Amino acid sequence: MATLAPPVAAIRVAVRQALSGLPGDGPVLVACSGGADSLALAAATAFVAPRLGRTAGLVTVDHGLQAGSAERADAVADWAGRYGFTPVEAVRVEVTGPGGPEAAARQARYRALVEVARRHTAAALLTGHTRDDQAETVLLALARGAGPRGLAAMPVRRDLDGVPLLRPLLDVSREQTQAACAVLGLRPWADPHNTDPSYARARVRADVLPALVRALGPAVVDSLARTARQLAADTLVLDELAATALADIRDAGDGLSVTALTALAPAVRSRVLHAWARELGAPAAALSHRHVAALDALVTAWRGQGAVHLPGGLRVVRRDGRLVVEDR
Ligand SMILES: Nc1ncnc2c1ncn2[C@@H]1O[C@H](COP(=O)(O)OP(=O)(O)OP(=O)(O)O)[C@@H](O)[C@H]1O
Repeated sequence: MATLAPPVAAIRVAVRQALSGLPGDGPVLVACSGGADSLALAAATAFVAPRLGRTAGLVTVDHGLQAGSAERADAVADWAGRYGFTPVEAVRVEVTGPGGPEAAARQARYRALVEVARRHTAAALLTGHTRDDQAETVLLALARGAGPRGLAAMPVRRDLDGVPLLRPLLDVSREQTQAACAVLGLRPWADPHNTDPSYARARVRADVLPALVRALGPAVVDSLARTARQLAADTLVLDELAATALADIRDAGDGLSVTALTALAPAVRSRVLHAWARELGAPAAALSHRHVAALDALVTAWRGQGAVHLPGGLRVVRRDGRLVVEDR
């Protein structure tokens, strides 16, 4: 038997680990742009899934943002059909909405991926995010002053509107995915967005991370990813403490008791206030640390100030020793 090139083997091992013990008997669906990361992921999934008694499907999204994007999607779908994936889908999405084209494209893409995954009752959706993507995400989070939740970056597994989203390659480097594609004779598509300096992530990828590697050595990429793992573990504990505290405080009547909130550690209290605002209907994307800080000031720096305005048209006031939502 031919010896497996190490990158190919490493990626297969990572995919096998992610898929082992996955509940449900639907297909696993690879989200594939045609780039090296998701192409290497797709090839490994096509190999591993049948050995675990599963079918591997593939979905590629055409954002319609670049000339030739439809042809790229068709080429990926053609390749997937020949490679034995089933089902195979190329989905065209309309990219509109707030937050700039990058955020709007991501939103439209995930909506489409979830829709396809549900339609095929997929056991999971797989993306090709690598350790380098994770390190870039940590640097971007640091640069915008994120807290532990932001620095925890991307989880290996999360729920995406009821569909399990898996990222099997978070411990695999981009160099390995590129090497695997070369060994397997796959020709990845080079996304022009990845080198477009108008995107912050592209600048981090092209300039910031390579500069850190030159200055501090190649281990820095793994170190940044390790920071994310450690903060993910800590964030989980803090979130659980906050969920318990919120449930206790909520049980004690309408709104939240200022006395009970004051007794909490600041790191737990800010999470309680964030979770409460979400429960009230404030959209997550619009809820910022400034809103949470303003709610916190109603608790800890009360000088008779007026209402705190939250996204979603909510007004929170402090009345009779409680934080309550004021009727509009
Ligand atoms: N157009 C797309 N269609 C389907 N899945 C996509 C598409 N774009 C991105 N993805 C999924 O999201 C992951 C992350 O994409 P992103 O463009 O942020 O990173 P990347 O490192 O350039 O990945 P790749 O090399 O696979 O393009 C991809 O690996 C892929 O699984």
